[in-house]
Amino acid sequence: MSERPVLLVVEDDLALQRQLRWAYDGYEVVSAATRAEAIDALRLHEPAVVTLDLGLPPDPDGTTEGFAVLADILALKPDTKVIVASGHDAPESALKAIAQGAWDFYRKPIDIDALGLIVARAFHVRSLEVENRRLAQRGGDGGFGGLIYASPEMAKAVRLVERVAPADVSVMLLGASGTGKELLARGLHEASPRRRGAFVAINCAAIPDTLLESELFGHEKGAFTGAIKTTEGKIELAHGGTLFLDEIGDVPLALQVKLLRFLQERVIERLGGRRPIAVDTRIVAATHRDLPGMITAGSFREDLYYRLAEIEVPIPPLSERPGDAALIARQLVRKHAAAMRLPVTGLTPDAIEAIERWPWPGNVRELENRVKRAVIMADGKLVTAADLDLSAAGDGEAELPLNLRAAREAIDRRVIAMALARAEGNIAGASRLLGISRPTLYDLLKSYGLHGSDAKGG
Ligand SMILES: Nc1ncnc2c1ncn2[C@@H]1O[C@H](COP(=O)(O)OP(=O)(O)OP(=O)(O)O)[C@@H](O)[C@H]1O
Repeated sequence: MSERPVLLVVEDDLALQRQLRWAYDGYEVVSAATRAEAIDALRLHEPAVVTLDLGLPPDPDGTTEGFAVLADILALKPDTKVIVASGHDAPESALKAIAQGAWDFYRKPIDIDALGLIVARAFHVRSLEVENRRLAQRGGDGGFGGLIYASPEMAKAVRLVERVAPADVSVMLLGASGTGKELLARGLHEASPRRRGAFVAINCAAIPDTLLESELFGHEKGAFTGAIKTTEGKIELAHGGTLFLDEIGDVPLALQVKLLRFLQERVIERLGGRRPIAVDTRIVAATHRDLPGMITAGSFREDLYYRLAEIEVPIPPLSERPGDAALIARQLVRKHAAAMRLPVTGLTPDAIEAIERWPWPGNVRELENRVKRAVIMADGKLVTAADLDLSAAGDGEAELPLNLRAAREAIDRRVIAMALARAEGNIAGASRLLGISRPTLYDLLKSYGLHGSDAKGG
C-alpha cells in the first residue's frame, strides 16, 4: 500500500485530520498536529505535497508557528509543494506564504473537492518536475547525436546504432523522412573511431540523376561541359570519416554498379579521370523505401544491398513513439525561443494534448517547423494548440483519410504501436493488451509492415 503517494496533512484539529484521511484515500495520508511532528514526518516520509494549517499551537489563532513550519519544510526539502490554509479573516497571510515559497493556498472552512484538485495538481506538477530533471541529467541538448527521446522504440534504435558504431560493419537506417536518420548517422560517426575525419551527408533523392555521379565520385577538369575545375566527390571528401547516403533507394542502377565497385575495391575514379584513387570512407545508408521489394522488381541490386545493409536499423515514425513528440516539442520551444530571444518558455496543456493526438506525417521535421512558427506566433509565455495550428487535431478535419479502410488501418497502427510500447515490444504482452491472439497480431504486424521487437525471432 505504501505505493500510494504520501500527502502530509499538518492540522491541529483532529476531527479535520480524520476527515481528510478519509476523503483522500488515493493518497497515503500522514498527519501531524505540531511543528515537531510535521518535521519528523517530513524526514520520515519525504512527502511531495503538504497541506499546512498556519494556525498551529502554541499560536493557534495567529500564524507564526505555521510560518515557522513552512520555513523548516522549504529549508529541508525545497521542492516540496506546500499548500497553506488561509483563514477567512486573513487572506493576506496566504499571499505572504506564497511569497515565501508555498505552492498554493486554500480557504477555510475546507471544501474537500476544491482542496482535492489543488492537491492533485501539485502532485502532477511535481511528477513533471522530477521527469524533467531526469531528462536534463541525460544531457542538456538530447543524448546520442543530439536526439531527444524517451520511448522504448527509439531507445532501441539508438542502442543498436551505438553498439555497431565502433565496429566496421555497414549500417542501413530504415525510416520515413524526418524521423532523425541523419542525426543517428551523425551520432554513429561521432561514436566511431572515425570521428576525427569528416561527416559528409548527401541526399540522393534531392540531386538529379545526371549530377549524382559527379557529386559522389567527383570529376576532372574538362570531364563534361561546365567542368571548369577538378572537384572531389563526396566519397573522397569523407576520406577517413563517414559518408551518409540518404535515400539510397533513389540511386539509379548504373550508379549502383559504380557504388558497389567502390565498396568492393575501396577505390574510386573521378569522372573523366584515368587513375583509381584509394579512399577509406565508411558508408552509412538510409532509405524509406522497401529495398527487398525493389530488388524483386529489379530496380535495386541485391549485391549492393547486402554490402550496405549488414546491420539494419528500423526507425519508427514519430506517431509510433509514445511520448516523444511532446518531449521533443518542449525542448524545441526552449531552443527556438532562446535563438530568437523571445520570452516563450513552454507549452499549454492543450498544446501538449494536440501534439500527442496529431499523426505527424512529416515526423520530427514537421514538428520542428510547427514549433518554430508557433514560438513566433505565441502571444504570451506559452505556446497554445492554436499557435501550433493543431486545433483541429483529432477532428479529422485536417487529414481526412482516403477511405474507411485507410482510417481503420491508421487507427490499428496507432493502437498496435501503443500496445507494443507498453509491452516493451513483447508480442505476447501486446496481444493480451489488445485482446487478440498472438497469431492475429503477427498477421496484423505483417500486413501493416510493423515490427514488434521480437516479431522476427518469435
Ligand atoms: N529525436 C529527435 N530529437 C531532436 N530533434 C530531432 C529528432 N529527430 C529529428 N530531429 C530533427 O528533425 C529534423 C529532421 O531530422 P533528420 O534530418 O535527421 O531526419 P531524416 O530522417 O534524415 O530525414 P530525411 O530523410 O528527410 O532527410 C532535423 O532538424 C533534426 O535535427
